Amino acid sequence: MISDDDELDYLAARLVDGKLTGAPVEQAVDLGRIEKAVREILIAIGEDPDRDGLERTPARVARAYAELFAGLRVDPAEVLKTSFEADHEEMVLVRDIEVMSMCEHHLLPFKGVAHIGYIPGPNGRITGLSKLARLVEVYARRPQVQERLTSQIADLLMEKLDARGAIVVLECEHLCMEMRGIRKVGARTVTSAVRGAYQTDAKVRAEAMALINAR
Ligand SMILES: Nc1nc2c(ncn2[C@@H]2O[C@H](COP(=O)(O)OP(=O)(O)OP(=O)(O)O)[C@@H](O)[C@H]2O)c(=O)[nH]1
Ligand SMILES: [Zn+2]
Repeated sequence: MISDDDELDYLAARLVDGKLTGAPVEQAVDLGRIEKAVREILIAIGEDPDRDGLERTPARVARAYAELFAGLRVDPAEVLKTSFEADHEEMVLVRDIEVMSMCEHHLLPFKGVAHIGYIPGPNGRITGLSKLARLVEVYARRPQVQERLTSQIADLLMEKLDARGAIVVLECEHLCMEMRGIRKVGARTVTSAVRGAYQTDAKVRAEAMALINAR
């Protein structure tokens, strides 16, 4: 059994500069329980969990899940705590931020890119560019559906930065559609969340979409 809390703390710390506010690690991820469950799965599929190659697999999977779901232990608001006053009231847009998450229906990965834009409000704040990517990490490292991942990012930007608008577009491929079920390799799911000025002003939205699509 693994009880290496230090390593888990380290994983979570990588998400938000060591500022942890989520549930205590031992409550959030029960490594021993995952190990037992994975051993059961191996038996259920007709494997021998004690054979050489599989002996340490339950422990490996437990560690992997702890990392894949580390976002559950992190408060996303922490990511945007460091923000700056700025005169800039124009759009800020970061394109092609890597997204890797786990679909909550099958616990299979989906991956792709996120494009995130916002417009600081008159009394609003700007944030460090890297924080947009960290926000993706925190929300993606949880059991997710792409739609919720998209809107959670947009909502938090509006709330914490007092933004005049936020736009989030995700383009992802879901392994649950590729490896199993319908088996359509390469189908990309595009989701968007528009808030504030991006919702009310077609010109602002068009400008963002042009920036997102410019290659
Ligand atoms: N809306 C949404 N659906 C998703 C996402 N990830 C996976 N899915 C879908 O979730 C659905 C679950 O459907 P169910 O019919 O309950 O499960 P299933 O029998 O495994 O579905 P199939 O994949 O069609 O075989 C599937 O259509 C998946 O393609 C996501 O991020 N957003
Ligand atoms: Zn799925």
